[in-house]
Amino acid sequence: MLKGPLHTSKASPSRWFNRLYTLVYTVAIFALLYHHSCNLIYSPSLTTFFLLVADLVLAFFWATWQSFFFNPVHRQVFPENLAQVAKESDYPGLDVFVCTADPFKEPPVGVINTVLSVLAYDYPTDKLSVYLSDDGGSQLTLFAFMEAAKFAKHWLPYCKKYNILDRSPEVHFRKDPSLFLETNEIKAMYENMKSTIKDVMDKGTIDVEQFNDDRTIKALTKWTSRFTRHQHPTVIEVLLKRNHDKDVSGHYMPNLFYLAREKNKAAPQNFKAGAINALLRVSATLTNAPIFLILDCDMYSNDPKTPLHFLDPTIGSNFGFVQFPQLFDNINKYDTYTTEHVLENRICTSGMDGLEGMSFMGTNAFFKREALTGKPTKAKWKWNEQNQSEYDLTLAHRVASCSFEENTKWGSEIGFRYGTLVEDAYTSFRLQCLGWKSVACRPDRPAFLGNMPISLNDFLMQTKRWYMGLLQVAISKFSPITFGIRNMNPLQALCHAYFQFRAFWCIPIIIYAFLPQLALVNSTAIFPKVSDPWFSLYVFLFLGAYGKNLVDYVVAGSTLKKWWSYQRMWLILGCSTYLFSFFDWLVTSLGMSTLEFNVTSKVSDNEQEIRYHKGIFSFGVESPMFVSINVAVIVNFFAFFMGIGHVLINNGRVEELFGQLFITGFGVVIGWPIFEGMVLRSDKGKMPIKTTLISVCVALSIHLLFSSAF
Ligand SMILES: O=c1ccn([C@@H]2O[C@H](COP(=O)(O)OP(=O)(O)O[C@H]3O[C@H](CO)[C@@H](O)[C@H](O)[C@H]3O)[C@@H](O)[C@H]2O)c(=O)[nH]1
Ligand SMILES: [Mn+2]
Repeated sequence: MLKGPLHTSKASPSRWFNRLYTLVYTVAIFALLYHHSCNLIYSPSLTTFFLLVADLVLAFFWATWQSFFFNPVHRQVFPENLAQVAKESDYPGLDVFVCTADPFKEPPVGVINTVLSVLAYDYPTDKLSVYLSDDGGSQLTLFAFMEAAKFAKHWLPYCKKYNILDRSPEVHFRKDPSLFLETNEIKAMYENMKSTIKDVMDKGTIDVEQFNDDRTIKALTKWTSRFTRHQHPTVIEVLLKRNHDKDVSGHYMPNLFYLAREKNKAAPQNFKAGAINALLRVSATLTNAPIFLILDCDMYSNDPKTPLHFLDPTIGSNFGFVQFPQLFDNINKYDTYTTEHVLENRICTSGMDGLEGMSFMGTNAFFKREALTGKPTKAKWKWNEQNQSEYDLTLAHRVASCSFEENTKWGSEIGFRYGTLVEDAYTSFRLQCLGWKSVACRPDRPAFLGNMPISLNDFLMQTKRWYMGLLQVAISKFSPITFGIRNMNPLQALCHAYFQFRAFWCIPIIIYAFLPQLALVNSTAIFPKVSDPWFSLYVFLFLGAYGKNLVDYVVAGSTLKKWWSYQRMWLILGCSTYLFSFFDWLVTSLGMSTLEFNVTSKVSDNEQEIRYHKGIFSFGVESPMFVSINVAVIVNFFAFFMGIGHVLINNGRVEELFGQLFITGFGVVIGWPIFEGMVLRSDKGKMPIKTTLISVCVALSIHLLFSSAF
């Protein structure tokens, strides 16, 4: 008999306030659209047309955003009550999939920390297997993991003996310099492993002759002269075998497998989705656990008891996965680039959880294997798990080959779905359309922590990939507003639409970043006068939107400083990422470019870190995305001073031009760090001179071009 529940979920009382707000604001939006339509009919011009288009797109995003507020839920989990319903021996098998793709962008020591943190889970070792997928097909990564497997034999018993919470060694040694009797000894081993790996990384190759054990030599000599990153046979290595390999205290270790799936230039690789599907099949031949966890190599487990959060045997049979939030331990107090994703992690999560379920965020989620391989059926904890002592790797090699997926449903109806750069959001969307449900779980102690880029360019490149990938889904036969609305809760489909169409945000942002400014330079008024009643509608809409957003930010537990960064980055992304992801989508759809997954770099230099922690932007490299941001900033600065000039010379016009002066002034304040980067800074992270000069030329041309337009 259950004494306490395993989990509870409560609808948030704030939903009533939100529904009322939505109602009032909707009326105001319709009034504005009516105002624009009248203007377009009675005084048609390109300006009135663009203002209508901008506000229509904003209204679309506002409407889809409201679906997150319809029924947010607060969920709590009580794993301490699990012992009342299940013994450890009843726990299901758990396969953990960690992906890496490039040893130079994703240094193996970081990946080792990810893997060790889950290998050391407080979970029966005979039920736990960790699989590393190496899409970089790198001998260096395999070598690093051979070293890691040796270190794990010391690390696991140490963690368990002292019940250590931080099971990523890097984090543990950073926080607790010398806590226990063995700490210094284990730390020395860790440092030693790091320096062995660093030596090999610096050299870039491995001299196989230096080894004398057959197993290592056999594994490493698979890298022949014909073996390249894009063309190589499958490599599978059993680095640790459960019920066979023991740690230094004599306890059995979990499984640790290395997999580099076959690569062939002629066969599509499908990026991470392809890697996970290969892992799904390989693991099915070896361990076939009913539950698997996906973890990116830039995350680590922050709580060894996390798997227990998934184990509610009473949960519905159509329950597909549980998503833990993506939280990061390297965010500064300003959240300069808004990499913390406060709203996505709080508002969107509880909002979608209260509808039909969370989106998958690419990492930190436990899935039921069945969700990827079949339709919702009766829940079963017991699965046809494989628990053999000898692994037959022949079948595993066969299912990891390039040709295996030919003429199968992998990528279309089975496994992670192909055809987009955001396999995560897309696959969970398709699963939800099939009837699978999911929940968001947010324990007080974060289950996982990770790293986000700390240079603007890295973040822009990353988000460009996301929004391009999302657009691929938005404009496809599986679009949430056509297919989604028919196959899932329509509000849930709107939540997906909010994300998937996000590239279109560039339309209103670019219109508002240029149109009022260029009109102001030419002294043309485009908004109602201050004394006009329509002006108060603008004031209400502006304050209502920004004010509500601020409330949401604060309710999500964030700060005013971070909210301000969010406002800045929203506009910066509008002039860069959103626009460029749209172009990327266009050229790829027209067949002029092939799809590419640009792996985010997980390496940063010291100076960059110092700048980031002071809240200073890092530009540093040349990028066309910087040009478009700079141009918007230059246009706003120039227009603001021209506007002030017009008002001073011609006093009476301040009423007419106030709206434009305000928006342009807002642009100046928001754009200040960019202006600083272009003009006032001399450090290595400043805007490259060439980028600034190109931007000035483009801004000048725009001014010349539009000087006669008004
Ligand atoms: O061909 C590839 C490309 C990437 N990866 C792995 O995928 C993960 C995510 O790549 P990363 O460069 O870190 O991308 P992010 O933008 O940080 O990732 C977010 O966005 C991706 C979709 O664009 C999702 O796959 C991720 O889970 C999500 O965290 C990493 O572990 C990579 O090693 C592969 O295994 N194979
Ligand atoms: Mn990442």
